[in-house]
Order: sequence, then C-alpha cells, then structure tokens
Amino acid sequence: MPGSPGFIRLDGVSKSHGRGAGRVAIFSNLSLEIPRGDFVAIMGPSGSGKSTLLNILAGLDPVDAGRVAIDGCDLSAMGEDARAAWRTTTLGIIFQFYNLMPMLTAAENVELPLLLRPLSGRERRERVATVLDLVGLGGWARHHPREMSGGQRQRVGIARAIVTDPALLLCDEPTGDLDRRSAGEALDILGRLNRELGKTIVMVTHDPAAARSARHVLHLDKGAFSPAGPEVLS
Ligand SMILES: Nc1ncnc2c1ncn2[C@@H]1O[C@H](COP(=O)(O)OP(=O)(O)OP(=O)(O)O)[C@@H](O)[C@H]1O
Repeated sequence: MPGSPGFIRLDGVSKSHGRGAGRVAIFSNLSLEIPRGDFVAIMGPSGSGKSTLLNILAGLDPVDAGRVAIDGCDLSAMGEDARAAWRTTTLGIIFQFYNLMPMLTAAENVELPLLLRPLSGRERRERVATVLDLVGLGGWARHHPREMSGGQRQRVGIARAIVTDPALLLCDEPTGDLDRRSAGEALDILGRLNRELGKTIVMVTHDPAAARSARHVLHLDKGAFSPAGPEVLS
C-alpha cells in the first residue's frame, strides 16, 4: 500500500541545460512529493523536461538549486561517487530501447548489476533465475537478445532492473518500442511489482495506455506539474 509520504521529495529545484546564451531553463523552483509504494506516470509535451527529471531522480544529473531527496538521502548534497554507490543499491532503471549487451545471454545481462555485490556465483545464479521466472522468461536464460522479441527484451530489462531488489524503479518510455500486446505484458509486470512487492515506480511515457496503468498521472509542462486531465489520457 502507498504510504510514507516524501519517499521522493523535490524542493524548489531549478535546472537548466547549456551555458551562456545557449542556456535553456527547464525547471525553476519545482517541488514534488511521491510517497513510498506509489506508481506515478509522468506525461507532457516533447522537451518539457521529463527525461531531465528522471536523470535528476537517478542522481545522474545534478540540480542547479534546490533539494532532491530519496528515501531520506539528500542527492543534492552527495558527490558523484556517493551518488553512484547509492544508485547501485536503491535504484533500477528501465529504458525504452532495453540497453542490453548483445554479446551476453539474458541471464548474463540480468546478472550484471550483481557483479558489484559480495555474492557467491551460486547466490547470483539463484537471484537471476528468480527474477527471470518473475518476468516469465524462465526458459530463456541462455538466449541472446537477438533471439528474443522486443517484448521479451524489455522483460529482460525489467529483470535486470529488479535483480538487486531496489526500492525505486525509474522507467523511461518502457513501452515506446513495443507493440500493444508486449506493452500490456510489460505494464502488467510493472503493476505487479508495485502492488505485490511494493516497488515505487516513476514512469515517463507518451503512451496513454501506459499512463492508465499507473496509480497517478502527472502532466509536466512549462516547468510545472499538474494532475493529468482526461484529454491527456484518452
Ligand atoms: N544535455 C543537454 N544539453 C542541452 N540541452 C539539453 C540537454 N538535455 C536536454 N536538453 C534540452 O532540455 C529540454 C528538455 O529535454 P528533455 O529530454 O528532458 O525533455 P522530454 O520532455 O524528455 O522530451 P521528449 O518527450 O522529447 O523525450 C529540451 O529542450 C532539450 O533539448
């Protein structure tokens, strides 16, 4: 169940890209609070800053001003090394184009985030098998991405994102490269991860069907959030 207000907190965040005359302000004094266990879709026009926001939440992009805190960790006060270490424990990221290593099998791709952990080979293999089963790819461990459909590749991407058991999943257009059926399967898995395992999910999407599978939808435009109206979701 959603609870614990302020799992994700943005307070007075300002962010711009570029320098000098080419400087573009993306947000100015933006605030947002997402409770633990929520599943939030973020929609908005191209260029409104959705990917910038995900990069900020992932600790990949520092803010110019304001505070970003996730589960009590103040990202804006952490150096780059500390943010990188934080990412490996707290966060899983799911990408539009999967970002799988083509020369590795599905199991090897999923295992990658575990190689930084003090786990035995056996423990790693068990965790990989568990998450591949969870995404319905138990029989595909030894296959390479080129032998798999887009939907299966995205499920490998989801398995890789959850293999470290992170509290937060960030999804950047997770259905953007998928047909309707595969998109539905990926969204079903995300919904289960939210409902059954309590993962907090923030998903950027242009896809109204994807947004409808979230608990809440926010519309980002001109540097501000508003709840998405029915016209955005139709
Ligand atoms: N590294 C960068 N350097 C300069 N400008 C950038 C950089 N990244 C993004 N921008 C600009 O910032 C604005 C917001 O980009 P962003 O990718 O966050 O938007 P978006 O809402 O995700 O767009 P889309 O829906 O098209 O993916 C855009 O005008 C973009 O050109």
